[in-house]
Amino acid sequence: MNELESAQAQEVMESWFRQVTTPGSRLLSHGVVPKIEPKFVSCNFEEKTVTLSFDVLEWELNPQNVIHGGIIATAFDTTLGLLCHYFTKPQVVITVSLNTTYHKPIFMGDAFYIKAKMEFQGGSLCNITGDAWTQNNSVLAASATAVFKALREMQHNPLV
Ligand SMILES: CCCCCCCCCCCCCC(=O)SCCNC(=O)CCNC(=O)[C@H](O)C(C)(C)COP(=O)(O)OP(=O)(O)OC[C@H]1O[C@@H](n2cnc3c(N)ncnc32)[C@H](O)[C@@H]1OP(=O)(O)O
Repeated sequence: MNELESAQAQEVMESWFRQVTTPGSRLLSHGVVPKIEPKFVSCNFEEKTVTLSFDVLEWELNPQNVIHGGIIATAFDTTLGLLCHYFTKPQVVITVSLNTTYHKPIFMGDAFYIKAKMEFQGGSLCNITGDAWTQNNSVLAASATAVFKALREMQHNPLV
């Protein structure tokens, strides 16, 4: 890929992520994803990465008043799954496995950033990793590794 093609691919990728994360988009129209309010931050076509941000919302707290681990897992699933979807669309993407490790608590009033990276894209399986950083990028709060499968059939996917 030459420099011009690379710049164009970057522009297309950014435009797609901005569009799917705009309020009212199909991704954000129903179900769990809009409730955690993903926001597009940046992406890099060459590196196959994307970063989304999430505010900690009151309903997401656990009884100790830190964000529930299941919410962080959902944010990882969404960010890593979306990146996978970008490189495999129009196929349906489903999560085969998602392993999350929690390093530090994230508190109400914080925002966290998830950077996902496509580590390997095979014929139907994708290995994607992610890190969650708190607001000022100073604290690594959680990490995840996931395997996604791009299904051949498209009829199950209302999103494409
Ligand atoms: C605007 C655009 C935005 C786009 C956004 C994308 C955002 C993503 C961000 C969010 C990411 C969140 C992502 C999530 O939350 S995905 C939800 C959590 N994951 C699952 O439910 C996976 C369950 N496991 C399996 O289905 C099987 O073990 C797999 C498929 C892994 C391997 O098993 P095998 O190797 O045998 O598969 P095959 O290639 O023959 O495939 C057939 C199988 O596939 C299935 N299966 C089929 N359809 C769906 C479906 N819709 N949703 C879920 N499963 C579906 C169905 O079982 C079927 O089997 P059968 O019933 O025929 O026997």
